[in-house]
Amino acid sequence: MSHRTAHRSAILHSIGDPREVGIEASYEYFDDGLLVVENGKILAIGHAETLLGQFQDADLVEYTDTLITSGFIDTHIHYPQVDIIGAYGEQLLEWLETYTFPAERKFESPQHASELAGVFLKELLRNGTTTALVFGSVHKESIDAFFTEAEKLDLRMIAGKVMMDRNAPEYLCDTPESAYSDSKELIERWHGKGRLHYAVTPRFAPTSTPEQLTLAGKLFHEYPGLYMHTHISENKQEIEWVKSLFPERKGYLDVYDHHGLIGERSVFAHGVHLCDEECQRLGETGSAVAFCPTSNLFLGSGLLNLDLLEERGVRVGLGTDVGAGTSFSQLQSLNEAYKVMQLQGKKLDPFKALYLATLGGARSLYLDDRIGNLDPGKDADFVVLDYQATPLISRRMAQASNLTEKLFALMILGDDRAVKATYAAGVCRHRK
Ligand SMILES: O=c1[nH]c(=O)c2nc[nH]c2[nH]1
Ligand SMILES: [Zn+2]
Repeated sequence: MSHRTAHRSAILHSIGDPREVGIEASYEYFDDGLLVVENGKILAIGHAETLLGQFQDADLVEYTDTLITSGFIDTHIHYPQVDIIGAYGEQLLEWLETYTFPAERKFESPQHASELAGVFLKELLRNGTTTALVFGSVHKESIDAFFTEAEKLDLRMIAGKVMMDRNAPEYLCDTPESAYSDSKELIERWHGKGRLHYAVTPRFAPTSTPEQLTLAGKLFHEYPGLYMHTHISENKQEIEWVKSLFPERKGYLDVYDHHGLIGERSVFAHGVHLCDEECQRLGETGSAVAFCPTSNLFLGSGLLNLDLLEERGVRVGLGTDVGAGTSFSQLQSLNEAYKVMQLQGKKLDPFKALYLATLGGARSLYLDDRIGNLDPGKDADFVVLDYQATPLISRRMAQASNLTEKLFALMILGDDRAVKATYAAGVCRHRK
């Protein structure tokens, strides 16, 4: 007989976008809930009172003063940048030259890549993140190391080797042909293996020649289910640079559009300075934007116009963008996202925030049939959050009179300390 586990706790998950269905219909909550897991998938979710009798054969795990929700989804992060998190003083282009490229150079060593892949995945899990869309370095070995570690943990992960053939130090440059053939080799080896997916990953328009972008676009359409992952319109100097490098194109997005790099499963990090027409184009093509608040504030890039993107039908997920981002914790991303909205005279409702960190991310990645909430049949990727994580959180919870207040306080005060346990495919991969 197959093995069943039942997790008893308060349970909350996102079931719709508050923008489309309203706040109340956007979530499901069980004050004393039960989550039943079998063979790495969710078998049932509901009130403990109703389900306990039905699943008497299951091993029961009981939590108190906790909230179970689905694993967080990080739609934009760089694994080679773990060691430069919190690097002082620069905005995007100088930050890349001063800190980022030297850090990525170290990934020419497979041992270093392997060590950092392990550290990185452990840090994601410590923070309750179970799926991420991940930049490697230019070295194909960086992605072999990453997927090797992710496979051991049976995680749903998406990653790709960086393509860059100009405007970067020579030691980090590939060529259009080698980028194409190395990426293809990685796709053949890893894409669709277990829960792993490949993303064609041109770094950003300035570091690829038109020849490289053409081959990236060709590759993107050669295999079903591939992703395209890049950066766009993060910084004003960067945007001017793109205009000067591609004077024949209408704007930044048009560079990618022209080379066949937009559409379903294309994810663009940042998008802080996109114009209305570009948002429209992203929306009509089914592309997604990764909202990276900690990074956008840390590098002084700007404030994302979330409403404009969503009004134009763009899918939006939440990204930490470590190492420009300052935390692996999606709770901390939401803390900063709330402030980004405040600075624009807008509010980020806690249930909308939960949506962005979970189901919204899954929709951005076209994986909402498998992850993003706790519906039966989906992967059993979930997190147990601790209402007593710190003395201050504990005090704040005692004052909170309803779920909305508790959820909001967790987002503002919580981080890795608030993650009591993280489960991937039903297996506990982190416990505090
Ligand atoms: O935040 C960022 N991090 C990067 O590594 C990068 N490369 C291009 N543009 C970028 N933005
Ligand atoms: Zn980035």
